[in-house]
Amino acid sequence: METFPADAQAIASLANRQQQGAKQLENSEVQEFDRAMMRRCIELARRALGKTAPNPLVGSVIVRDGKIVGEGFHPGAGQPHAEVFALREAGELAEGATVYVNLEPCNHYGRTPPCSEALVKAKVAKVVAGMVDPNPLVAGTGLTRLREAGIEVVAGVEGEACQKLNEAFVHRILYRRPLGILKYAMTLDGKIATSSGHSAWVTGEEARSEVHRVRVGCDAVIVGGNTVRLDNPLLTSHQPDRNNPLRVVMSRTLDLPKSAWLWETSVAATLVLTEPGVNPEFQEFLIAKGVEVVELSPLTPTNVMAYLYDRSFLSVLWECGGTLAAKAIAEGAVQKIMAFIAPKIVGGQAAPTPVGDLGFSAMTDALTLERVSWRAVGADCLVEGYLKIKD
Ligand SMILES: Nc1nc(O)c(N)c(N[C@@H]2O[C@H](COP(=O)(O)O)[C@@H](O)[C@H]2O)n1
Ligand SMILES: [Zn+2]
Repeated sequence: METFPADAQAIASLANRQQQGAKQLENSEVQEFDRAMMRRCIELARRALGKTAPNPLVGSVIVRDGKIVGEGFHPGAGQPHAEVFALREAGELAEGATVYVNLEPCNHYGRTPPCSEALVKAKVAKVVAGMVDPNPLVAGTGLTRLREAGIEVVAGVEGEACQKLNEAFVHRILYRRPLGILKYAMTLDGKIATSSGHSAWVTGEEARSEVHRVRVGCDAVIVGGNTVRLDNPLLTSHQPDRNNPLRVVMSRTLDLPKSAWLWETSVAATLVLTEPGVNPEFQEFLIAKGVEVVELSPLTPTNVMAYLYDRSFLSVLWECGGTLAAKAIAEGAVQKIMAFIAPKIVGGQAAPTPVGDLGFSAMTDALTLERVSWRAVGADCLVEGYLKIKD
């Protein structure tokens, strides 16, 4: 079994003391141990980043007498849940053990049978969950079932980190749409390119690598035709063996170059969204290259997000230019902003900015982000925050 780097020392010493049984652990130590185990669940869950849609990211750890006896994570929809993998690894040692899991165990027959029943059958003594499952088919009933079977239940350990891990899953369940994330890179004077359209590169290597990591966790990345014409992007995660999002191009005209990295579908899949009957010849060219083409009427961010919801997606990354970004924001297709800011000034009246016209005239109209955070990424700064969700 793998050892865990993050909390290795703290866990080892607590587990040692627990095993020796010399002294009961203090309450605060138990809580610290529980938190460390939950962070391990999150670490395990992240191994399936970008691969679980429409299911959540879930990891599970089983501890008996202060020792980890089983671990598992959910690899993807249709496959067993994290708890089942952990129970399989623990075998008979699950009896009387504590099960840690970052999401409430399910209590329904979906693609797989209920984990609550598997835990009851395994005679575990305690379940520590990171958060309640917002899925109406579960919604607290998993925890209730366990309590009714005499299993001790604790919920909310590392709750904030667990909510953050599955923010896209929660959004999808609550709003019946994928979580829309708008990512852009701009200079300190708010430009995403020079007046001539040159943009390689606004930010440094570390920020660009961070974007690649963000792509691993997304099910789709969307650009408009202009980005394909100007930047010829690859839009992959650049990480072997990790998820590549579906690369989506929105184009009303299909006035796109025949030579573009996005048409090389052996690297990653590409979907071109257009309107009915547009440029059949170019559609045929794309299909011959292995690109999927779908006609939507009308081709709007709202319809695109509804379509991607129906395809079971959890999260969609908007990496488009300002005009499409403004439309996506105005239509409520964006909930989260990731703005990379480079300490550079490029100037230029005509230099493009990350968000086009939103029709606001007063500063009081401005959209104010909530839950804002920022951190340095190499020489650049990443500001993240959430837009208020329109009902
Ligand atoms: N606790 C827990 N662990 C997992 O590993 C999970 N995948 C889930 N998912 C919950 O169950 C629903 C999916 O069920 P099926 O995979 O179709 O059986 C999902 O919507 C979550 O509510 N939970
Ligand atoms: Zn389950």
